[in-house]
Amino acid sequence: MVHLKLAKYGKDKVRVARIVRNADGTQDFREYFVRVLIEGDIERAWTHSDNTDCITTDSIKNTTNIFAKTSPHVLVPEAFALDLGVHYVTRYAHVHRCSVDVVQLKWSRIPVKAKAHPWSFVRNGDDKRTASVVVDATKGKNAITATCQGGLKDLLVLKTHESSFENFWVDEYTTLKPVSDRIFSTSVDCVWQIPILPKHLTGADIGKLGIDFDAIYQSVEGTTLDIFATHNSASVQATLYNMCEKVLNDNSQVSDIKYELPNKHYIAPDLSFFKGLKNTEPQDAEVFTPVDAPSGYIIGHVSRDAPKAKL
Ligand SMILES: O=c1[nH]c(=O)c2[nH]c(=O)[nH]c2[nH]1
Repeated sequence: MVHLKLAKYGKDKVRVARIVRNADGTQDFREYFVRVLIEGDIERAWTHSDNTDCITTDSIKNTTNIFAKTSPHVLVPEAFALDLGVHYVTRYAHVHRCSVDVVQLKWSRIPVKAKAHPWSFVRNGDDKRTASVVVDATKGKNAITATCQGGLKDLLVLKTHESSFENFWVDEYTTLKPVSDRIFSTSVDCVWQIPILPKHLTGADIGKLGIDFDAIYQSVEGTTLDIFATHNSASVQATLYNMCEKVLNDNSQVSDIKYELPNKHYIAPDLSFFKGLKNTEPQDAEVFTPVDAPSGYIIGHVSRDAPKAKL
Protein backbone atom coordinates (compact mmCIF):
# COMPACT_ATOMS: atom_id res chain seq x y z
CA MET A 1 0.00 0.00 0.00
CA VAL A 2 1.08 3.52 -0.68
CA HIS A 3 -0.51 6.75 0.39
CA LEU A 4 -0.38 10.35 -0.72
CA LYS A 5 1.61 12.26 1.92
CA LEU A 6 1.22 15.73 0.46
CA ALA A 7 -1.17 17.19 -2.08
CA LYS A 8 -0.79 20.86 -2.85
CA TYR A 9 -1.11 22.79 -6.07
CA GLY A 10 -1.80 26.16 -7.63
CA LYS A 11 -0.34 28.69 -10.04
CA ASP A 12 3.22 29.99 -9.96
CA LYS A 13 4.74 33.13 -11.51
CA VAL A 14 1.43 34.85 -12.14
CA ARG A 15 2.63 38.21 -13.42
CA VAL A 16 0.40 41.12 -12.56
CA ALA A 17 0.84 44.87 -12.71
CA ARG A 18 -1.56 47.38 -11.21
CA ILE A 19 -2.07 51.15 -11.44
CA VAL A 20 -3.84 52.95 -8.61
CA ARG A 21 -5.05 56.41 -9.63
CA ASN A 22 -5.17 58.61 -6.52
CA ALA A 23 -7.57 61.51 -5.91
CA ASP A 24 -4.64 63.97 -5.66
CA GLY A 25 -3.58 63.19 -9.25
CA THR A 26 -0.63 60.97 -8.32
CA GLN A 27 -0.58 57.34 -9.38
CA ASP A 28 0.92 54.27 -7.75
CA PHE A 29 2.27 51.27 -9.62
CA ARG A 30 3.05 47.72 -8.55
CA GLU A 31 4.46 44.78 -10.48
CA TYR A 32 4.25 41.39 -8.81
CA PHE A 33 5.02 37.74 -9.39
CA VAL A 34 2.41 35.78 -7.43
CA ARG A 35 2.35 32.13 -6.42
CA VAL A 36 -0.82 30.64 -4.89
CA LEU A 37 -0.89 27.05 -3.62
CA ILE A 38 -3.91 25.40 -2.03
CA GLU A 39 -4.36 22.34 0.17
CA GLY A 40 -7.46 20.57 1.44
CA ASP A 41 -9.77 17.78 0.41
CA ILE A 42 -8.25 17.65 -3.03
CA GLU A 43 -6.55 14.26 -3.08
CA ARG A 44 -8.97 12.53 -5.48
CA ALA A 45 -7.43 14.35 -8.43
CA TRP A 46 -4.17 12.56 -7.55
CA THR A 47 -5.51 9.21 -6.42
CA HIS A 48 -8.69 8.62 -8.46
CA SER A 49 -8.27 10.70 -11.62
CA ASP A 50 -11.30 12.63 -10.33
CA ASN A 51 -11.15 16.38 -11.01
CA THR A 52 -14.56 17.20 -9.50
CA ASP A 53 -13.02 19.22 -6.65
CA CYS A 54 -10.11 20.56 -8.63
CA ILE A 55 -10.22 24.36 -8.81
CA THR A 56 -8.26 24.89 -11.99
CA THR A 57 -4.92 26.62 -11.80
CA ASP A 58 -6.27 28.77 -14.61
CA SER A 59 -9.04 29.97 -12.25
CA ILE A 60 -6.35 30.65 -9.65
CA LYS A 61 -4.57 32.88 -12.19
CA ASN A 62 -7.89 34.62 -12.96
CA THR A 63 -8.56 35.14 -9.25
CA THR A 64 -5.16 36.76 -8.84
CA ASN A 65 -6.04 39.27 -11.56
CA ILE A 66 -9.51 39.89 -10.07
CA PHE A 67 -7.99 40.54 -6.63
CA ALA A 68 -5.37 42.83 -8.21
CA LYS A 69 -8.36 44.82 -9.50
CA THR A 70 -10.61 44.67 -6.42
CA SER A 71 -8.50 44.19 -3.28
CA PRO A 72 -8.13 47.35 -1.17
CA HIS A 73 -4.74 45.91 -0.13
CA VAL A 74 -3.18 45.53 -3.57
CA LEU A 75 -0.42 48.09 -2.91
CA VAL A 76 0.95 46.23 0.14
CA PRO A 77 2.26 42.76 -0.76
CA GLU A 78 1.81 41.19 2.70
CA ALA A 79 -1.79 42.44 3.00
CA PHE A 80 -2.59 41.52 -0.61
CA ALA A 81 -1.28 38.00 0.01
CA LEU A 82 -3.39 37.70 3.19
CA ASP A 83 -6.47 38.88 1.28
CA LEU A 84 -5.97 36.23 -1.41
CA GLY A 85 -5.23 33.53 1.15
CA VAL A 86 -8.32 34.26 3.24
CA HIS A 87 -10.40 34.23 0.06
CA TYR A 88 -9.51 30.64 -0.82
CA VAL A 89 -10.19 29.13 2.61
CA THR A 90 -13.51 31.01 2.97
CA ARG A 91 -14.83 30.72 -0.60
CA TYR A 92 -14.22 26.96 -0.88
CA ALA A 93 -15.41 24.51 1.78
CA HIS A 94 -12.82 21.95 0.67
CA VAL A 95 -9.80 24.28 0.76
CA HIS A 96 -8.22 24.25 4.20
CA ARG A 97 -4.92 26.00 3.68
CA CYS A 98 -3.57 28.50 1.19
CA SER A 99 0.00 29.71 0.74
CA VAL A 100 0.60 32.93 -1.17
CA ASP A 101 4.02 34.26 -2.16
CA VAL A 102 4.40 37.69 -3.72
CA VAL A 103 7.60 39.06 -5.26
CA GLN A 104 7.52 42.80 -5.93
CA LEU A 105 9.80 44.32 -8.54
CA LYS A 106 11.47 47.61 -7.72
CA TRP A 107 9.76 50.47 -9.50
CA SER A 108 10.59 53.77 -7.76
CA ARG A 109 9.35 57.23 -8.60
CA ILE A 110 11.70 59.17 -10.88
CA PRO A 111 13.06 62.21 -9.08
CA VAL A 112 12.50 65.26 -11.30
CA LYS A 113 14.06 68.47 -9.97
CA ALA A 114 14.48 66.63 -6.63
CA LYS A 115 10.74 65.84 -6.49
CA ALA A 116 9.24 62.38 -6.88
CA HIS A 117 7.34 62.32 -10.16
CA PRO A 118 3.61 61.57 -9.72
CA TRP A 119 3.40 58.81 -12.35
CA SER A 120 6.84 58.05 -13.82
CA PHE A 121 8.96 55.25 -12.42
CA VAL A 122 12.44 53.77 -12.78
CA ARG A 123 13.56 50.19 -12.11
CA ASN A 124 16.37 51.21 -9.80
CA GLY A 125 17.56 47.87 -8.55
CA ASP A 126 17.37 44.12 -9.05
CA ASP A 127 16.41 43.71 -5.41
CA LYS A 128 12.87 42.60 -4.67
CA ARG A 129 10.47 42.92 -1.79
CA THR A 130 8.77 39.64 -0.90
CA ALA A 131 5.77 38.54 1.13
CA SER A 132 4.83 34.98 2.06
CA VAL A 133 1.69 34.06 3.94
CA VAL A 134 0.01 30.83 4.92
CA VAL A 135 -3.69 31.11 5.74
CA ASP A 136 -4.86 28.08 7.69
CA ALA A 137 -8.42 26.91 8.26
CA THR A 138 -7.54 23.33 9.24
CA LYS A 139 -9.07 23.98 12.68
CA GLY A 140 -12.33 25.11 11.08
CA LYS A 141 -13.73 27.98 9.05
CA ASN A 142 -14.33 29.94 12.25
CA ALA A 143 -10.74 29.62 13.40
CA ILE A 144 -8.70 30.93 10.49
CA THR A 145 -5.12 31.76 11.41
CA ALA A 146 -2.28 33.12 9.34
CA THR A 147 1.47 33.37 9.34
CA CYS A 148 3.11 36.24 7.52
CA GLN A 149 6.67 36.86 6.40
CA GLY A 150 8.06 39.99 4.83
CA GLY A 151 11.32 39.78 2.98
CA LEU A 152 13.84 41.27 0.63
CA LYS A 153 16.15 39.50 -1.78
CA ASP A 154 18.91 40.08 -4.33
CA LEU A 155 20.08 43.29 -2.65
CA LEU A 156 23.67 43.46 -3.91
CA VAL A 157 26.11 45.46 -1.75
CA LEU A 158 29.87 45.92 -1.54
CA LYS A 159 32.26 47.78 0.73
CA THR A 160 35.98 48.35 0.20
CA HIS A 161 37.09 49.11 3.77
CA GLU A 162 36.32 48.19 7.39
CA SER A 163 35.93 44.48 6.81
CA SER A 164 38.45 42.00 8.21
CA PHE A 165 38.64 38.27 8.87
CA GLU A 166 41.25 37.24 11.43
CA ASN A 167 41.86 34.91 14.39
CA PHE A 168 39.95 32.04 12.79
CA TRP A 169 40.49 28.32 13.39
CA VAL A 170 43.72 27.14 11.79
CA ASP A 171 44.61 23.50 11.17
CA GLU A 172 46.17 21.25 8.55
CA TYR A 173 43.40 22.18 6.04
CA THR A 174 43.91 25.94 6.32
CA THR A 175 45.60 28.01 3.63
CA LEU A 176 43.63 31.27 4.10
CA LYS A 177 45.69 34.15 5.51
CA PRO A 178 44.15 36.48 8.05
CA VAL A 179 43.21 39.79 6.45
CA SER A 180 42.79 43.11 8.28
CA ASP A 181 41.13 44.92 5.37
CA ARG A 182 39.25 43.29 2.52
CA ILE A 183 36.36 43.74 0.11
CA PHE A 184 33.07 42.57 1.59
CA SER A 185 30.31 41.93 -0.92
CA THR A 186 27.07 40.05 -0.54
CA SER A 187 23.64 39.67 -2.08
CA VAL A 188 21.24 40.06 0.81
CA ASP A 189 18.34 37.62 1.20
CA CYS A 190 16.31 38.14 4.31
CA VAL A 191 12.91 37.19 5.71
CA TRP A 192 11.19 38.40 8.85
CA GLN A 193 8.20 36.99 10.66
CA ILE A 194 5.26 39.24 11.59
CA PRO A 195 2.84 37.40 13.89
CA ILE A 196 -0.81 37.83 12.89
CA LEU A 197 -2.69 37.82 16.16
CA PRO A 198 -6.43 37.36 15.54
CA LYS A 199 -7.54 33.86 16.48
CA HIS A 200 -10.02 34.11 13.63
CA LEU A 201 -8.96 36.15 10.62
CA THR A 202 -11.47 37.47 8.10
CA GLY A 203 -10.94 39.56 4.99
CA ALA A 204 -12.37 42.55 6.85
CA ASP A 205 -9.69 42.23 9.57
CA ILE A 206 -6.78 42.72 7.21
CA GLY A 207 -7.05 46.51 7.21
CA LYS A 208 -7.40 46.56 10.99
CA LEU A 209 -4.38 44.55 11.99
CA GLY A 210 -2.50 47.69 13.02
CA ILE A 211 0.63 46.54 11.21
CA ASP A 212 2.42 48.97 8.91
CA PHE A 213 4.03 46.40 6.59
CA ASP A 214 5.57 49.14 4.42
CA ALA A 215 7.23 50.83 7.41
CA ILE A 216 8.68 47.49 8.55
CA TYR A 217 10.05 46.77 5.07
CA GLN A 218 11.61 50.24 4.88
CA SER A 219 13.10 49.83 8.34
CA VAL A 220 14.68 46.46 7.49
CA GLU A 221 16.02 47.70 4.16
CA GLY A 222 17.41 50.86 5.79
CA THR A 223 19.00 48.91 8.66
CA THR A 224 20.49 46.34 6.28
CA LEU A 225 22.20 49.08 4.25
CA ASP A 226 23.15 51.14 7.31
CA ILE A 227 24.75 48.31 9.27
CA PHE A 228 26.45 46.94 6.17
CA ALA A 229 28.03 50.34 5.48
CA THR A 230 28.93 51.35 9.04
CA HIS A 231 29.66 48.15 10.99
CA ASN A 232 33.40 47.55 11.20
CA SER A 233 33.01 43.90 10.25
CA ALA A 234 35.00 41.09 11.88
CA SER A 235 33.10 38.58 9.73
CA VAL A 236 29.97 38.19 7.65
CA GLN A 237 28.55 36.36 10.68
CA ALA A 238 29.06 39.35 12.99
CA THR A 239 27.60 41.87 10.53
CA LEU A 240 24.59 39.63 9.98
CA TYR A 241 23.92 39.41 13.72
CA ASN A 242 24.20 43.21 14.09
CA MET A 243 21.57 43.64 11.37
CA CYS A 244 19.18 41.21 13.08
CA GLU A 245 19.65 42.84 16.48
CA LYS A 246 18.83 46.32 15.19
CA VAL A 247 15.79 45.16 13.19
CA LEU A 248 14.35 43.44 16.28
CA ASN A 249 15.13 46.42 18.51
CA ASP A 250 13.45 48.85 16.10
CA ASN A 251 10.39 46.78 15.10
CA SER A 252 8.37 45.42 18.00
CA GLN A 253 5.96 43.65 15.62
CA VAL A 254 8.74 41.53 14.09
CA SER A 255 9.23 38.33 16.10
CA ASP A 256 12.29 37.02 14.30
CA ILE A 257 14.45 37.59 11.28
CA LYS A 258 16.66 35.40 9.14
CA TYR A 259 19.42 36.50 6.76
CA GLU A 260 21.22 34.41 4.17
CA LEU A 261 24.40 36.13 3.01
CA PRO A 262 26.78 34.75 0.38
CA ASN A 263 30.33 35.99 0.91
CA LYS A 264 31.19 37.01 -2.66
CA HIS A 265 34.97 36.71 -2.79
CA TYR A 266 37.30 39.20 -4.45
CA ILE A 267 40.85 37.83 -4.61
CA ALA A 268 43.88 40.13 -4.94
CA PRO A 269 46.12 38.57 -7.62
CA ASP A 270 49.88 38.42 -7.13
CA LEU A 271 51.31 40.93 -9.64
CA SER A 272 54.87 40.79 -8.32
CA PHE A 273 56.02 38.97 -11.49
CA PHE A 274 55.72 42.35 -13.23
CA LYS A 275 58.40 44.76 -12.01
CA GLY A 276 57.73 43.63 -8.41
CA LEU A 277 54.27 45.29 -8.28
CA LYS A 278 52.81 44.92 -4.78
CA ASN A 279 49.17 43.84 -4.69
CA THR A 280 48.74 41.06 -2.15
CA GLU A 281 49.03 42.66 1.30
CA PRO A 282 45.83 44.44 2.46
CA GLN A 283 47.46 47.89 2.31
CA ASP A 284 48.61 47.30 -1.31
CA ALA A 285 45.63 45.41 -2.68
CA GLU A 286 43.92 47.54 -5.33
CA VAL A 287 43.28 45.09 -8.14
CA PHE A 288 40.98 42.13 -7.48
CA THR A 289 39.58 39.18 -9.37
CA PRO A 290 35.85 38.82 -8.65
CA VAL A 291 35.10 35.14 -8.06
CA ASP A 292 31.72 33.77 -9.20
CA ALA A 293 32.02 30.49 -7.35
CA PRO A 294 32.48 29.19 -4.80
CA SER A 295 31.23 31.74 -2.32
CA GLY A 296 30.93 31.54 1.42
CA TYR A 297 27.32 31.21 2.59
CA ILE A 298 26.35 32.51 6.00
CA ILE A 299 22.93 32.04 7.59
CA GLY A 300 21.64 33.50 10.83
CA HIS A 301 18.15 33.40 12.31
CA VAL A 302 17.56 35.62 15.35
CA SER A 303 14.40 35.73 17.41
CA ARG A 304 13.16 37.31 20.60
CA ASP A 305 12.61 33.96 22.28
CA ALA A 306 14.84 33.09 25.20
CA PRO A 307 17.36 30.51 23.96
CA LYS A 308 16.51 26.93 24.95
CA ALA A 309 18.66 25.63 27.81
CA LYS A 310 21.52 23.44 26.59
CA LEU A 311 21.31 19.90 28.02
O1 LIG B 1 33.37 36.52 7.07
C1 LIG B 1 33.83 35.40 6.84
N1 LIG B 1 33.35 34.31 7.50
C2 LIG B 1 33.82 33.06 7.29
O2 LIG B 1 33.36 32.08 7.94
C3 LIG B 1 34.85 32.90 6.33
N2 LIG B 1 35.55 31.81 5.87
C4 LIG B 1 36.40 32.28 4.92
O3 LIG B 1 37.18 31.54 4.25
N3 LIG B 1 36.29 33.62 4.79
C5 LIG B 1 35.33 34.04 5.66
N4 LIG B 1 34.81 35.27 5.91
